[in-house]
Amino acid sequence: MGDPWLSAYDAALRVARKAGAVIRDAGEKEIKVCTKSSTVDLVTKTDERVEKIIIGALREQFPDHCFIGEESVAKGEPCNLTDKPTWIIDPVDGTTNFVHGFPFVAVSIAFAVNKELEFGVVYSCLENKMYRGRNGKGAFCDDEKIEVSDVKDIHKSIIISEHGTDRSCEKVEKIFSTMKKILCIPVHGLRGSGTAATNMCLVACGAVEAFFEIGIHCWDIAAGAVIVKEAGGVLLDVNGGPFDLMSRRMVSANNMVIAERIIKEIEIFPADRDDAPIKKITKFCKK
Ligand SMILES: O=P([O-])([O-])O[C@@H]1[C@@H](O)[C@H](O)[C@@H](O)[C@H](O)[C@@H]1O
Ligand SMILES: [Mg+2]
Repeated sequence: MGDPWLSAYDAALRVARKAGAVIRDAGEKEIKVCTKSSTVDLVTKTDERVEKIIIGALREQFPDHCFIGEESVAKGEPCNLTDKPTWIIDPVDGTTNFVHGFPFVAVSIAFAVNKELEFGVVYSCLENKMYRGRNGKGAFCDDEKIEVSDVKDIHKSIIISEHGTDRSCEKVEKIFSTMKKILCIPVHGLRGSGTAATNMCLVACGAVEAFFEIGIHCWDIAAGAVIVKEAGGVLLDVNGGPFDLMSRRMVSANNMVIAERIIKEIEIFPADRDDAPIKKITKFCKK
């Protein structure tokens, strides 16, 4: 049987590093900012250019594979995960950080077959850290094996989350009420890097104990999910059920004790599934 997806994994590492170099270079120049689902859901030419570079390179090597890319979906392409070999790509995770020069921007590339995630690559390109994980083969940051934290006492934990790009009062209320309840457990701290993929790698390397968010997309978390699992962590739905890649919500943690404690505090609000009928997002660019 050999290692059927090794060439795909190697291709993912290569193109992630190349994409990271394009992002770093673009960050040195003037960045034209547009918006998507809200006035704070930013997108730039670099997001679109980097996605084209990644999908172009992978499609050339794997012409019969399927692709789910954040910016392709925003332009109306379907976001359906089938049994076919499928790449799930966020070309620039942390676009707002990229626009502001806040130093956490990641290229996130995952690969699934028969709806099972085979491997994930998260290249934190401003830190020049390559996080990677393959099914059953462990998780790494560059060449160092990484493992989740062994903390079981929630009072000795750091929890990481984000508030997303939906600024409706009802959702903001629930997000901050959840964060307040967690903070007052109390935990050692709350953090947010601005990119879900990076947040999940911080869980995987033991820097924080758990990441949760409602409102993320499959491309933000698919690669990080493999890395967390391979680092010995757990993945769940925010209601304690099984992790569902397309549900736009998740908890990733170092162990079930921490995960279940966090889940108790999460105030759930609805988010359309990624595989719901296509909703083309209208991009708006100020002149
Ligand atoms: O848009 P993007 O920078 O690729 O992805 C980001 C996610 O990584 C983050 O978790 C979320 O809170 C932001 O709203 C945004 O969606
Ligand atoms: Mg993105």
